Amino acid sequence: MRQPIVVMGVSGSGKSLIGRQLADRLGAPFVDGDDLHPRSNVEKMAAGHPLTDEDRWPWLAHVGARLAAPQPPAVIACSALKRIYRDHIARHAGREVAFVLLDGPRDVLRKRVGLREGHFMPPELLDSQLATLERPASDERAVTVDVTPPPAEIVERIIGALPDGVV
Ligand SMILES: Nc1ncnc2c1ncn2[C@@H]1O[C@H](COP(=O)(O)OP(=O)(O)O)[C@@H](O)[C@H]1O
Ligand SMILES: O=C(O)[C@H](O)[C@@H](O)[C@H](O)[C@H](O)COP(=O)(O)O
Repeated sequence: MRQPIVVMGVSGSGKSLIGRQLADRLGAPFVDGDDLHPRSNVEKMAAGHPLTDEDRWPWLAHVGARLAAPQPPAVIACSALKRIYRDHIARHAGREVAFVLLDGPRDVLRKRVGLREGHFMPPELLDSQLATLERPASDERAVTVDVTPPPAEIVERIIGALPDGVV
């Protein structure tokens, strides 16, 4: 069976857009981790406060649990900023999970996070997200893709970079 892919990165990196397009390209379902937050987390972020680890654990467990389902989505978007978060997701998934980090220069991210309309997360939290981000280490099942190119190109680069057995 195909392994689920977690499209990760900070606010504005394109997780929702690229994650959905990647899933469409693979002809398989997509889930946005933003839709799995408890209401308390959404309210906290909307008020301009970054989440703490305590806020994040149940959400990350929920993300992992979706990947443990008999018919998991092919792609899930989740910031998964720290290694312990990624490990938590994989543990709850109970199967091999591949991570794709969408990475790019701060000015590109800042511009894009400002483009989003109606999102609960204020653009001002970008710097806190960048400070929290631990880019995947070489021993993680992860690839990194630059977010500067157009979306269709990013999707093809992801497919080309993923290890065998994922897609
Ligand atoms: N490669 C890209 N080129 C141009 N615009 C992009 C690209 N990736 C994302 N965007 C735009 O940037 C904004 C942030 O993308 P989004 O998918 O919401 O990021 P995230 O889910 O990581 O916060 C959206 O308006 C989206 O359409
Ligand atoms: O795209 C974004 O704006 C963020 O990724 C956001 O949607 C995400 O759900 C929260 O950031 C979760 O909290 P942390 O990223 O702080 O763990």
